[in-house]
Amino acid sequence: MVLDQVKARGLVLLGCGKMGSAMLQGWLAQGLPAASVWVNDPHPSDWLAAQGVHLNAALPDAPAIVLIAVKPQMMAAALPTLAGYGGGATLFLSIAAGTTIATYEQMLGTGTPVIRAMPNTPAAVGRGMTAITGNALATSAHLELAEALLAAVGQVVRLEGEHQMDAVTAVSGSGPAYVFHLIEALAAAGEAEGLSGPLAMQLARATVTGAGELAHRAPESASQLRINVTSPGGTTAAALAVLMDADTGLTALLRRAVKAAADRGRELGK
Ligand SMILES: NC(=O)C1=CN([C@@H]2O[C@H](COP(=O)(O)OP(=O)(O)OC[C@H]3O[C@@H](n4cnc5c(N)ncnc54)[C@H](OP(=O)(O)O)[C@@H]3O)[C@@H](O)[C@H]2O)C=CC1
Ligand SMILES: O=C(O)[C@@H]1CCC=N1
Repeated sequence: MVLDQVKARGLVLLGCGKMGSAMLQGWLAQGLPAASVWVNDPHPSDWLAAQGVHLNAALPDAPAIVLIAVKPQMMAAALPTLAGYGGGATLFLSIAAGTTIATYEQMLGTGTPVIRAMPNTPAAVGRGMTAITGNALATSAHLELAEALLAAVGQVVRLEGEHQMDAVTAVSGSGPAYVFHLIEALAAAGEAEGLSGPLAMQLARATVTGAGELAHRAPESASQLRINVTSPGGTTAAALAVLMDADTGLTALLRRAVKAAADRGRELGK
């Protein structure tokens, strides 16, 4: 099994903040031994320190994977410490938004297999969505290894190429934040209609997570699930007339939000 390579040779995690921790939490829960994981992070969280991984310790000679999970702005400072792994034996798997494969090739050498991945934080509960794409040195065996690792914490899709990565980042990488904000906004609207804050938040959170689970499990399309809630002339139809307005509704708003995120990804890549 491909994951045996990771168990035997090790995984080095560069940066273990919110996203690195979310993925590590998922992998440890799926049975990746803590002894197979080396983490480099200047300020480890209490959670990380309690996991039993090798923390800011001497690194293995040739890990199967180096997972790059620092912020793009920290890349130039952080990556050179692991440049010795460049050249072929180790697969570099980056989850950083924006930073291009060409940048990694420049810093690690063109003989280095590099895969860019865009995961999201639901990986912490095994419900992540990750898209991957590799450079010319990334063989099908490398892609299978990355896919197997990432599939342990959710769904994985392979992209046609790196040109799709900023759009993916803007939809599924950043997307959980939009959904959490939907919970906040729905709760605030409930409060404005007279509910207490805690009750409004309980209703909003359960509604968004329940609807998400239904969308996950039900065979119907999202449109059909929406129609199932909407009685003709009823309350939902009144709300959807606002939300589905062509100029001021959610589609127009999300179009602007997703474009802003994708534009920022392109900027970070420069
Ligand atoms: N958060 C998310 O939902 C997603 C994030 N990503 C990508 O993941 C990456 C990390 O994001 P996120 O987890 O949110 O950010 P965080 O800031 O939470 O995590 C980055 C971690 O890297 C550490 N770090 C800083 N400098 C170094 C260094 N020189 N060597 C090792 N570690 C270092 C930071 O420590 P300190 O805080 O002390 O500086 C921090 O713990 C980004 O590139 C982002 O684009 C991708 C998909 C989703
Ligand atoms: O906000 C960011 O830049 C990162 C990338 C996707 C989610 N978080």
